[in-house]
Amino acid sequence: MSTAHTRTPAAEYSVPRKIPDLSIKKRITHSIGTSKAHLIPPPPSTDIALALAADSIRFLKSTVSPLLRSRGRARIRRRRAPSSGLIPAALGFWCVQGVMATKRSVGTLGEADLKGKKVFVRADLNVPLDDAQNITDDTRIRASVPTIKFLLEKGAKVVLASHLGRPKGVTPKYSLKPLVPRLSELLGVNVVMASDCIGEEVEKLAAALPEGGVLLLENVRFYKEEEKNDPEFAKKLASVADLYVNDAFGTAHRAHASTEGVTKFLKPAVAGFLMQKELDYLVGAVANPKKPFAAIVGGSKVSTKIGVIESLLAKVDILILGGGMIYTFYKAQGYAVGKSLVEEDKLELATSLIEKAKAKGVSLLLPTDIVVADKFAPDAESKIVPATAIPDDWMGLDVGPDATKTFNEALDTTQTIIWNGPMGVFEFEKFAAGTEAIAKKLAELTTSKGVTTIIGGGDSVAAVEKAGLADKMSHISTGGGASLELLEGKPLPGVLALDEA
Ligand SMILES: Nc1ncnc2c1ncn2[C@@H]1O[C@H](COP(=O)(O)OP(=O)(O)O)[C@@H](O)[C@H]1O
Ligand SMILES: O=C(OP(=O)(O)O)[C@H](O)COP(=O)(O)O
Repeated sequence: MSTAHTRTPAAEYSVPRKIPDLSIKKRITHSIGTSKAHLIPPPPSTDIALALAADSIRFLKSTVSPLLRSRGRARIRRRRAPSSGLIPAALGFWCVQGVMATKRSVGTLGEADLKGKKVFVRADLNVPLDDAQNITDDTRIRASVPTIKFLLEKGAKVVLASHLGRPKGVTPKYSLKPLVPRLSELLGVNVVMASDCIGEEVEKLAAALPEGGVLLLENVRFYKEEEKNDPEFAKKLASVADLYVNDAFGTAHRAHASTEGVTKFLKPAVAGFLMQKELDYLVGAVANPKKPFAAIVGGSKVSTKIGVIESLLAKVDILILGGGMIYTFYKAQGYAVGKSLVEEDKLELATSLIEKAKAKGVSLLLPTDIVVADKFAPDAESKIVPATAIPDDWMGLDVGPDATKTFNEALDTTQTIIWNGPMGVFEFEKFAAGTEAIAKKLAELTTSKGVTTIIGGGDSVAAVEKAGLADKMSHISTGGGASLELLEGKPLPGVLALDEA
């Protein structure tokens, strides 16, 4: 940790001092990247962050609020920012910084607040599982431990909630049950599992919790009301607890019942240590990135992430696209994409993004060659083809070697890199090369050239862990979409809803 770093180092506040198991503490702080904080430019001091926040709030109070009240939204667009020359993106970012600087932390709660109290903790335990329900990367579970242990040591009873995957209704393969043994091991307590997240059984189990006990609720997304942020559902979730801690940074960009709705029913509602640590690092690192700044975006959540690209174009010098993201761009350019993943309703957006990148002088790099497969399976037939010649009935599952070479050359010129979304279906050995190559390149640039590298997202982190390179990166973030939205300057609803400090 740099001595020039004026704020409380994340590692100091994120790990309660009395944790007896130092090996766990070391793994967690290491895995979520604080050990490499010296590699980033020192983030603005708290004073500056607060000054920026105050500036933003003054601007909002003096300009936006009266306009909203008296003139309507259309007029706001025409109103210019005050003479400080704020541009919307910067204003957004400053507001985000302001919000982050003022939220209350779980660390402000003492034994008097917590002993004997039931605390509803929302974590992001959305970990990858294989077909046999084994956890293939436990980063998110390890990252949730400091907050839970802190609460248990203060005599609280923890009611732990999370989602897993994107189930439509009750779906056994998305049950949180497979997480119980690892959670119990890391926490050093026998975690009790409920078969639902609301209802009578949950009420009984919560009432029977001893001080220092943990009850894990079943996947909150088994109810469609969760994603709809239904107030009645939020009320039911909240009914078994006395106060709320949100430590789910990876889900903080979702305004769902368990991330946002419950804050209306539980007070205090505070940020957990992981949430704080992620915001602290990411806000600091991307507020003032060393240039050239590159973003690498891949993965399969195309509709979530394609929208972020427009904002990224205002911030980055190089934008590398890979994973399932690219086929929508190829199709938009008139190329055949076979059976590859395509978001038909984003074709126009893809075309306009290519135009905007050109207009802004951003290097938007799409792979020149692709590894295609005859089916979506580990033992599929595969071959390398030019991106412009994907055969019918084949699907693109990785970027090719020529693309990797071009990406590496571009990355060699950078000082800051943010990566979210694997380059291919890295879970299948045959289609892992593109992702592994990026992981290796980022590790090399971090260690040999001091480039700041930020890896975000459940699967991206799993890929970097699988390659054994996580501890070489500047920061491993538990949120992919969340870190991209933060970079956009969007306030995260899960953070906004929390109490002021
Ligand atoms: N070409 C592709 N076609 C389909 N899926 C892909 C492709 N490339 C990558 N993926 C998948 O994307 C998933 C990760 O996507 P995403 O959730 O967006 O990333 P993250 O969890 O890092 O945010 C991985 O499971 C990977 O197999
Ligand atoms: O895995 C997650 O996001 P990520 O893939 O962007 O890291 C979070 O758990 C949020 O999941 P969601 O994108 O289904 O809301």
